[in-house]
Amino acid sequence: MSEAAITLEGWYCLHDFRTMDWAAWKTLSGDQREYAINEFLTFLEKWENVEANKVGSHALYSIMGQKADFMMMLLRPTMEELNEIENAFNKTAFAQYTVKEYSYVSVVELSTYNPQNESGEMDPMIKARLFPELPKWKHVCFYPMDKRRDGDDNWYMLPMEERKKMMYSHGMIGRGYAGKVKQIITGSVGLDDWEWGVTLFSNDMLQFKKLVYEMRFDEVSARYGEFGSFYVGNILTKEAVPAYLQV
Ligand code: VOV
Repeated sequence: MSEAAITLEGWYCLHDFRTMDWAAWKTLSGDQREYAINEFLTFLEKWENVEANKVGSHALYSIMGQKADFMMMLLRPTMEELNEIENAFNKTAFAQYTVKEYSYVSVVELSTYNPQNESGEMDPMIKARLFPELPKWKHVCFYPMDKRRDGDDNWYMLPMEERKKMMYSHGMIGRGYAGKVKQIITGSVGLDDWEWGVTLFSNDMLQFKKLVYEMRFDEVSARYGEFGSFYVGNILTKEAVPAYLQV
């Protein structure tokens, strides 16, 4: 049997993708729309307080194309908190005018094939990566992925040493994008339909294309990567929400 890699887990994560039901939204009176918008803004304010107190983080992005209109990404210490937020949001008047398109449940994960800190204790850098404040960068790119388990190409049957080498090469490519792309890897084995959620942030949309393309040639992605649907979008700040919802 090959040896499982040790993983470190941080905050739980919910990616919630919604489409606006614009036709229904347009039937509301101006006052009703204002009420619903304020309800949503109150949620965002609450989330900002949580983030300021460093007990969670969130990101709101407007999504391109027909897969969804916006994505809320939430990080919290427990699954119960995420569930509470989800339920509370679904009960708002605003949520009545959204359609649930897709969601993803996972937990922030660090694999330790090539530990950067040999001492094994939780240094501040590791803590910051397990409990991250999500960047407020201009663009987001989310997709779920698996490592292949198919005949001779079975990641889970490879000896630890081989996986370690491949993950080192992966990390080196990623490091070439330092400052340009920030990645949050969330693990979802046993939690959702794919094994990982990949969430990338950048101020330059093209960097997603360049990074993902470069990684396609790297063995761990070329041979073992299987990918779900890609969702890309632009940051939607709290201040921009009223204009976004203007009809
Ligand atoms: C900014 C880009 C960037 C950087 C710096 C980066 C670095 C790193 C490091 C250092 C490590 C840990 C390796 C180890 O030695 O432990 C990882 C781990 C991981 N990654 Fe990554 N990754 C990036 C980016 C990045 C991308 C774009 C993808 C998607 C792959 C693609 O082809 O589309 C990805 C996936 C993953 C996954 C699924 C894991 C966990 C794999 C497992 O089996 O556990 N990742 N990643």
